[in-house]
This record gives sequence, structure tokens and C-alpha cells, in this order.
Amino acid sequence: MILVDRVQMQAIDRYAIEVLKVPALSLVERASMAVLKHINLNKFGYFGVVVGVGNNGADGLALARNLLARYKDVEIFIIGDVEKASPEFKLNLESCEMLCEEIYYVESIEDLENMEKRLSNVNLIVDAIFGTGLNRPVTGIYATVISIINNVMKYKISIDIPSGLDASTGQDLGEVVDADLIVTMQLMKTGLYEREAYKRKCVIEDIGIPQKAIDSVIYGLVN
Ligand SMILES: NC(=O)C1=CN([C@@H]2O[C@H](COP(=O)(O)OP(=O)(O)OC[C@H]3O[C@@H](n4cnc5c(N)ncnc54)[C@H](O)[C@@H]3O)[C@@H](O)[C@H]2O)[C@H](O)CC1
Ligand SMILES: [K+]
Repeated sequence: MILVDRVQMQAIDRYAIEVLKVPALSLVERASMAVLKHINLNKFGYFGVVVGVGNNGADGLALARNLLARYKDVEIFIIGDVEKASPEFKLNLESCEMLCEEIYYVESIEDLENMEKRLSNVNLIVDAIFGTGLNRPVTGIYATVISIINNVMKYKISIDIPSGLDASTGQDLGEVVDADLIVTMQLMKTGLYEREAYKRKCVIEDIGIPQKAIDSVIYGLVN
């Protein structure tokens, strides 16, 4: 099994998009469908999707859109400044705005209380706050959001990496989402593999990153 750290994964993503011209939007869409296939839609009908403003969040919004497309109830919570978000994030956000009544921007204590109340009623929480982009300890409102997610005791799926975990070292960078299932994209990350508690909850899903991108970064094969 190939293992990559977060810097290698980011380089592979970049190579796929910038050199091999794989559309980032396709990778985000494939990531969302890779998570959807692990959700029993006959069992789960009311979702809380908690997103950061990076591409892990874009994956989460694309998943929310695919759930809304099936008339599932989805409560979306966004943490961070959407202005900083990627085009893939913004495109998926635009569609989610057309498909659901309200999207909650979590900034204040009241927003956190509202999120906690609503999450206590859902039956599945999607963690799309941080993935391979987490590069420093989780503090402030992000730490509070993660502890709320853990405290409401619902079935939790983390997209790519449980938010709060360092994808390279497996170190807890503060609060970490206590995921029941981790759907990691394309390759196993060293930080997940080295922690048995995470490794056994992990499934790896192909999202269409060309082997050439992987070989170019891992083996330095550029031709
Ligand atoms: N790159 C691609 O084409 C694909 C990526 N996929 C998914 O995207 C994430 C990686 O996305 P990225 O935007 O690099 O970062 P994150 O979304 O993980 O993080 C968001 C953002 O947060 C900032 N940040 C880092 N640490 C902290 C912190 N402690 N507190 C607050 N903010 C923090 C930092 O600026 C990050 O940019 C990857 O995991 C996949 O889920 C697609 O799946 C495939 C295509
Ligand atoms: K995540």
C-alpha cells in the first residue's frame, strides 16, 4: 500500500490539476460521490454537514448538494471566511443555496448554540472542516465546533481526514473529530495509517487522480 504525507498528497493534487489538467471540480465531485456511496440512504435521512472554507469544505458542500438532490434533509454549517474559498467551494455553495432554505454561518456564541441544537436532531454528521490542509493547532471557534460535533453523539463520517488530525504525523492538533468512518481520497495518509484507532475506520476511494501524478511525486518520474 502506498502511504503519503500531507505535503505529498497536496503535491499530487496540484500535479493532477495543474500539469495533467484534471479539473479540480471533477476531483471534488468524485470525492463527494465516494463518500455518498458509504451512506445507507434508506437508514439516514437527516444530515448535518459541517464545512470549513478549503477544498475539504468543497467536498462537503458537493456531498450536501448530492444529498439535497435526493430530497434528503440537510443542515449546512460553514465555519470561516467564504471570501477565501476556492471556485469549487463557491460553485457548490451557490447550488446548495438554491436547494436548501437556510445555510448557517457559524461565527458567534448564538451560532454555536444553534448548531449544537440542530446537530442534536440529525442522524448523521459529515465532517468537512479540515483535510490535508490542516497545518497548525486547532483553536478558537474551530475547536469549539469539533467538540460540539463530538459531544452530540451522532454517527460521524469524516471526509479525507478527521478534522483536527495531522495527516502526516497522526498527531492530534487539538480537538479531533471522533469519526465512525473516514473516507480518505485516493491514497492512505501516513497520519491515518500510523494510528490504529483511525486506520481501522478508514476506507480509501479512487477519485480519478492519474497514476502519473502519483508516480511523478512519489518516484520523481517526470516524462
Ligand atoms: N486539492 C484538490 O484539488 C483536491 C482536494 N480535495 C480535498 O481538499 C482537501 C485539501 O484542501 P485545502 O483547501 O488544501 O485545505 P483544507 O480544506 O484541508 O483546510 C482548509 C484551510 O484551513 C486553513 N487552516 C489550516 N489549519 C488551520 C487551523 N488550525 N485553523 C484554521 N484554519 C486552518 C488552511 O488555510 C487550509 O487551506 C483535501 O483534504 C480533500 O478533502 C479533494 O478531495 C480532491 C481534490
Ligand atoms: K475532514
